[in-house]
Amino acid sequence: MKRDRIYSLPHDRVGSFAFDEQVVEVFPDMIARSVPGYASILAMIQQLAARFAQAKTNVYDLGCSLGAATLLIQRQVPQDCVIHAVDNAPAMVERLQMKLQHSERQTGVAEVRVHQADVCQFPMTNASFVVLNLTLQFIPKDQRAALLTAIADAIVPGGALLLSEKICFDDLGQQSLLNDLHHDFKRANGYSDLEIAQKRTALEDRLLPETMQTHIDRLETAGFDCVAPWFQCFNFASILAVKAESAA
Ligand SMILES: C[S@@+](CC[C@H](N)C(=O)[O-])C[C@H]1O[C@@H](n2cnc3c(N)ncnc32)[C@H](O)[C@@H]1O
Ligand SMILES: O=C(O)C(=O)C[C@]1(C(=O)O)C=C[C@@H](O)C=C1
Repeated sequence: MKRDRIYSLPHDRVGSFAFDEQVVEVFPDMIARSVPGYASILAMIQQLAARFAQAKTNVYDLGCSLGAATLLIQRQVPQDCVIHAVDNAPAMVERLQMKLQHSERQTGVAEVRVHQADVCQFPMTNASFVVLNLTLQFIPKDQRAALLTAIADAIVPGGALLLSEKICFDDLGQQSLLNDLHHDFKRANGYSDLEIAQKRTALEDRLLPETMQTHIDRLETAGFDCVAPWFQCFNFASILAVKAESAA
C-alpha cells in the first residue's frame, strides 16, 4: 500500500481537494490514517449487510471509492442481489474496475456493477441496503435532502441506509476539543503539522460537515422510521436509518 505524502512538502498554493489519480494512488493509506474508526465502520458495514440485504434486491455503495465496503458486502449478501458501486471520480472508478478484473472470478457471490455517475442523479430502486460511507459530506448541502429522500423512497420495507460522516458541533468547546483530538490522531499516524494544515486548507470548501442533529432531522424528514446513531470516534460518526417492515 503506497504511503500518502501528498501534503508533506510545502505547496505554493493549496488547491481544492480532488479525488484524482494522485489521491487514488494512496487512498487506502490516506483514509486509514485520517479517519478515526474507519476500520470499525467497515467491519460493521459487513455485519449490517448480512442483516439488511434481502434476496432479489439491489444494494448500493454510493461514493464507493476503491470498493472497500463493496467487497466486504459482496461476501455477505444473497447471491441474487446486485451490488451497485457508484462514484463520480473517473480515477477511482478506473482503479476499482481494474481491481475487480484482477481479483479471482468468484462463484456463488453477488454481482458487482460499477458505475461512474453522480450519486445525486443515479436512479435507485428495490434497494434493501444502501451505504453512504463518508460521501454525503462532499455533496453540496442544498442537494443532500433530495438525495436522502430518493434513497428512502428506493428502500424496501425492512431495508436500511448506513450513513457515516465527519460531523461538527454547535458547542464551540466540543468543536475545538474533538477537532484537536482528530489532529492528534493524524499526528499519531505519522502526519506532520504541515501535512495536517495543508490538507485542512484543501478540504475547507470541499468537505462540509454538519451536526449530528442536522443529519438525524434530515433522515427522519426523508422518510426513515428509525434513525439510530451507532458509532462516534472524535468528529466522525455513523448512523443507521431503517425503513419499517410494512404492517401485515
Ligand atoms: C471519502 S471517499 C468514500 C470512501 C468509501 N465510501 C469507503 O468506504 O472507502 C468519498 C468518495 O465519494 C465520491 N463522491 C463525492 N461526491 C460524489 C458524487 N456527487 N457522486 C458520486 N461520488 C461522489 C468521491 O469521488 C470519493 O471517492
Ligand atoms: O477530515 C480530514 O482531515 C480527512 O482527511 C477526512 C477525509 C474523509 O473523511 O473523507 C478526507 C479526504 C479523504 O477521503 C480521507 C479522509
